[in-house]
Amino acid sequence: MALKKLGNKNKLVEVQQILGPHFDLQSVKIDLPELQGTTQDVSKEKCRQAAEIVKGPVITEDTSLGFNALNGLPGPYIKWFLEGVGHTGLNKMLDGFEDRSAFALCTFALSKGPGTEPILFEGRTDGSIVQARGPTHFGWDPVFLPDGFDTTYAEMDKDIKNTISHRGRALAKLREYLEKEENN
Ligand SMILES: O=c1nc[nH]c2c1ncn2[C@H]1C[C@H](O)[C@@H](COP(=O)(O)OP(=O)(O)OP(=O)(O)O)O1
Ligand SMILES: [Mg+2]
Repeated sequence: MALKKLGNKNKLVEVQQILGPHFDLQSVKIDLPELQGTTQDVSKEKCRQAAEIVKGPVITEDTSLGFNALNGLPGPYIKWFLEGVGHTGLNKMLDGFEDRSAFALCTFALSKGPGTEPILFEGRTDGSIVQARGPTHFGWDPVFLPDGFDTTYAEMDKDIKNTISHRGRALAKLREYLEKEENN
C-alpha cells in the first residue's frame, strides 16, 4: 500500500510512530472537499475522490470530536468549531449542560483504486472536555481528558496517547487488515 492523503503534519507523525518502519507510506497533500453528513459518509466520499485523483490505492483519514450533550456534534465539523471558538469556546458550548463527556473518533478509509468501495476502520476513545491543559500544538488535545486518565491528551507522553487514542485504535484495525492481505 503506497499512498495516503494526510495534510495535517501532526497526524502523519502519529501514524508513522504507530505503524513503524514496516509500512511504506507516502503522504500526498490534496485538498478535497469535505461533504456534510455522518463521519462515515464524509470519510467514504473523501476516499473515493482521493482514489480518482491519485489513480491508485489510497488511505485517507478523518478525525471527529463529538459532545454527548450535543448528540455527537460538532463531530466531523470540529475543525471549524475549533478554529472559530478555540479551546475556551468549546468549553463554553457545554456550560449549559451537566454532561461534559465527549468521544474522539478516527476513521481511516482504504480504497484499492478508483471505482472501488472504500473500507472503513474506526477507532474511538471516550473522555470529557476540560479547560485547556498542556502544550497547544495539536488541535483539541489540551481540552480532551480521556476516561481513566488525569492528564489531557496534550499532557501525556506521545507513546501513551498513541496506545489509547482514537487514531491508535483505528490504526490497529487497519494494520491487522493490511497484514492479512499481505499474507494472502
Ligand atoms: O489526535 C488529535 N488531537 C487533537 N486534535 C486533532 C487530532 N486529530 C485531529 N485533530 C484536529 C485537527 C482538526 O482541527 C480536526 C480534525 O479535522 P480533519 O479534517 O480530520 O483534519 P485536518 O483538516 O487538520 O487534516 P487533513 O488534512 O487530514 O484533513 O481535529
Ligand atoms: Mg481536513
